[in-house]
Amino acid sequence: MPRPRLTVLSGPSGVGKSTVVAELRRSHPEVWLSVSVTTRKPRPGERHGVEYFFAGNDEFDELVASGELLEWAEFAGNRYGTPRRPVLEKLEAGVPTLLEIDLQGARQVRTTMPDALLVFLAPPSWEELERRLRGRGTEPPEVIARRLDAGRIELAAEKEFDLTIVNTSVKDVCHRLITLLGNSPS
Ligand SMILES: Nc1ncnc2c1ncn2[C@@H]1O[C@H](COP(=O)(O)OP(=O)(O)OP(=O)(O)O)[C@@H](O)[C@H]1O
Ligand SMILES: Nc1nc2c(ncn2[C@@H]2O[C@H](COP(=O)(O)O)[C@@H](O)[C@H]2O)c(=O)[nH]1
Repeated sequence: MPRPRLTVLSGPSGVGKSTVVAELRRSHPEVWLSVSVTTRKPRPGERHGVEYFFAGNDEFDELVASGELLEWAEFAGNRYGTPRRPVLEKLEAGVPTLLEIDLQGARQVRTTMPDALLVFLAPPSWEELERRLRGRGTEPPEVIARRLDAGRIELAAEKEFDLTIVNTSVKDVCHRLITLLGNSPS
């Protein structure tokens, strides 16, 4: 069986990456979605081991020092990283594999795994991105401002990605991703 390509989904904070990933989990359980480690505190409803592995700073330091992360980055005051071993095991087993990570992480994957497909999720407009991020209601205004600053940088890097999908409809984005991952849409 040919080894499937690793697919990376990135895009500015609030564009809808987690929403797309949650819909994919529901509709396409055959796709494996990497669970990242983060030092961020859980949002209401987030479960350890499902949305993230929540870790303290010391634990995160150890993961970095022992080389257990495929990539990692600091984003808006917290650290996030992809556990290396499960990704390599899933790819080796022929399972379609998706990472949802920020621009800095995508750049690292581009360097270490040049065969990976890098997908940029873009908002229909800047105004809509702001509306989604503020409307989510999970961060205080100063954190939203940091995330929007990072979002400007992420949008300016769109050309580094292999392709862009505009998130107008979550279902359409999932359909497109499933086609890219090599599965039949449902
Ligand atoms: N296609 C869409 N149309 C309208 N609203 C959307 C769409 N996709 C996502 N949203 C909404 O936008 C908000 C932000 O979505 P989400 O949390 O998935 O973004 P994100 O890219 O994962 O953000 P972050 O990087 O900060 O985690 C949520 O309230 C979500 O319901
Ligand atoms: N480089 C990495 N970025 C990651 C990873 N997991 C998530 N993220 C990105 O962080 C921001 C913020 O996420 P949030 O859940 O706090 O809103 C967002 O862009 C995620 O895509 C990771 O393992 N590595």
